[in-house]
Amino acid sequence: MKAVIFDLDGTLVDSAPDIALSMNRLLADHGVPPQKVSFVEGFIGEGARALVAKLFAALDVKTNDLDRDVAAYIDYYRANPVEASKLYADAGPALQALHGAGIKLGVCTNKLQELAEIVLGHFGLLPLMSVVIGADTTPYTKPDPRPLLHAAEALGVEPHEVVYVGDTTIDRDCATAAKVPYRIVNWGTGRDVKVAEEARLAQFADLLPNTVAAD
Ligand SMILES: O=C(O)COP(=O)(O)O
Ligand SMILES: [Mg+2]
Repeated sequence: MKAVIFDLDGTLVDSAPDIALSMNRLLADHGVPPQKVSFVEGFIGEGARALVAKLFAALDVKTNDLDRDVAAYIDYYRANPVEASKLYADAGPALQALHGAGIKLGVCTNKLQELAEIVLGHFGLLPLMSVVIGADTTPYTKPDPRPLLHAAEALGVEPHEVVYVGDTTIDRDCATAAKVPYRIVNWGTGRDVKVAEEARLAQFADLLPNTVAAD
């Protein structure tokens, strides 16, 4: 394993509280009462447009301008991206250790690149990342394999030399299509994803070379 590429929301950062806050502001604009973080969390992972469209469908919110609603949601989120978000588990020390061990690190997320960089910067992880691929960095978004392949290429490694770490079936399907080995985190929405036991990740430290013989 020469590189680890991470998903962001639900994997490195528990961003659901801030995403729910922004979504609830948008719902308020439509006269809809606020929703619980745990409900909103289930719709995160396919990018802002899918989040708004799927939540509106689930709550039976009618809109005649989805583009405007997506833009409003992004504006709300941009205004408060890290009010209540938290790094998961041992992300800070483990990523520092991976970086120190010469493993290249990157992020491949369906969040807009600019917002991903703001969140990573807030938690001190941005300087560790050699590449950040967001929803708008390439013409494609996960589960299309191309954003992940683009990230590997930017790191100068072959797909099989990477481990992709994510929290949703979208991440699993993206990695499978890209022929990139993957791990699904054992927290947040990751717990609900069906994967083989060896593809589970209990803590980031398990990615460190001396603790992962198989890689
Ligand atoms: O913003 C989203 O919907 C998902 O972002 P992620 O790809 O980092 O999970
Ligand atoms: Mg995610």
